[in-house]
Amino acid sequence: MANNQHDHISCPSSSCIGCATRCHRQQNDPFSRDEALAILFDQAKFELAKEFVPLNEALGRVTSEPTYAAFSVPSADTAQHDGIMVNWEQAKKLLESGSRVLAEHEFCLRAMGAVIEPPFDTVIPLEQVKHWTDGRVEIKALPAPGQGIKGAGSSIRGGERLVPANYRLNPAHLSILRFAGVETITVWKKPKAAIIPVGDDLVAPGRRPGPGQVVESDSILLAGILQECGGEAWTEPVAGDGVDLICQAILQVISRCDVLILIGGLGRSGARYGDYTVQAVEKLGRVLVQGMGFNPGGKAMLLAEIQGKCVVGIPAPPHAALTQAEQYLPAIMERFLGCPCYERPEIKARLHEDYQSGIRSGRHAHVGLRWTGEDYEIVPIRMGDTVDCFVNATGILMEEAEDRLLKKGEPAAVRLLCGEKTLRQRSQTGQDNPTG
Ligand SMILES: Nc1nc2c(c(=O)[nH]1)N[C@H]1C(S)=C(S)[C@@H](COP(=O)(O)OP(=O)(O)OC[C@H]3O[C@@H](n4cnc5c(N)ncnc54)[C@H](O)[C@@H]3O)O[C@H]1N2
Ligand code: MOO
Repeated sequence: MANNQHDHISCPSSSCIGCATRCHRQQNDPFSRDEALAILFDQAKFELAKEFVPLNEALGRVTSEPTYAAFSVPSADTAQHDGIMVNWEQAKKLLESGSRVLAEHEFCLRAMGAVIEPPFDTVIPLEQVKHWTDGRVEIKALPAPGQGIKGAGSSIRGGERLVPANYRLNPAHLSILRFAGVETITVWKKPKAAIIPVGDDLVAPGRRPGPGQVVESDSILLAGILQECGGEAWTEPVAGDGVDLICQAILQVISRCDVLILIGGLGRSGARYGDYTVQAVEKLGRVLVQGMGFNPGGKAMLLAEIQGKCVVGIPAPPHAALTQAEQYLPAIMERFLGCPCYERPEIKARLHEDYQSGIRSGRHAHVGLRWTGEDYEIVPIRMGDTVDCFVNATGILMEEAEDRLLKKGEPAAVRLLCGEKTLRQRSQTGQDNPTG
């Protein structure tokens, strides 16, 4: 659990806990991502209702309770393969008498899945049987008694647990559920995430921005990440710069969502420089932490609570939004849904050249990875709001240490943004190093 009893030095806000903006701890020793999240998880509500969904609509949903088989499969003893059913004792006697030939009434020919018919109790696979033209069969070998039979309930027992609680349903899960008679399943309702972009400088998608304006493009990124994690996300109209305007926008939606995402207006210089989001949040709820982790954007990141709802302030410059959203939004969705939602494996790769980590709190840098034939090499790319960062990057260099020079050839942790197939393909086409 994070230490939220840190020293407040001339902190003017009586409501805040982490108090990033102003207090000593956050100025000099920012909370790590995990400390910040621990405070949020402790202070906001992360509860979801349950709902029933038909299996056909359940892909990607997360189970809220274990599911049990409605019946046994198979429901009776059946043949495990195509072959002939025989009575083992009878067949054994025949072999002992020196014959290998069964008359038509001493066996029956059945396909895999056929119900075993007494007195037959063993199935000899087709491969061990020679058919005579007069209808009789010759058996090459006799298996052990009871062989070739799939016992009732041997695949699934009626009442057996199929999928546990807090599993994200994949196609294999859906198939076994259907196989065992489950057609409706109880899942967590999707966490509802409302997104409010903040800023007078934002123009609507599809329009060409004038000087000092940009197209509002962060919300489609955040909504996408939230949806990939199993949430339901939508974007509210842009809130103008002003405490009351932001408060109004928040109050419009806070009762309808589980998570509120605010984009921008988080600058540390506050209202004097046109940033009002923190003030608006303080007016309606509590700032829990601001300014944590690593850059880009760490200084501005905000975690708060309004009416018990989890509120996240994401820094607005697109590359900062990209980095911080990846760090915080999946973790929050995972907290709601109780299962991993967004898995990005980490590997060790070697640096292609010297690299300077971020000053003060480390940096998570988008990078390319090049396959050398033996291992992956980290290739720097153009950072910031660039095509390299948003399209060509295949990994994120997770450098937490402050102000450190990483030497060429040194191994470093990289979080992969794609799978091995994509990595190899891009290495071949050289797309991993578009600037080089
Ligand atoms: N004096 C200082 N100023 C700033 C500092 C600092 O340390 N000292 N840090 C800078 C950094 S770094 C960041 S990150 C930003 C965080 O600011 P905000 O989150 O408050 O971002 P805004 O001021 O609202 O907007 C910044 C910029 O981002 C673009 N933008 C805004 N909204 C969107 C959107 N929805 N979609 C796409 N792009 C968006 C827009 O170009 C804004 O100009 O603080 C810095 N300042
Ligand atoms: O956080 Mo800013 O976008 O560090 O560079």
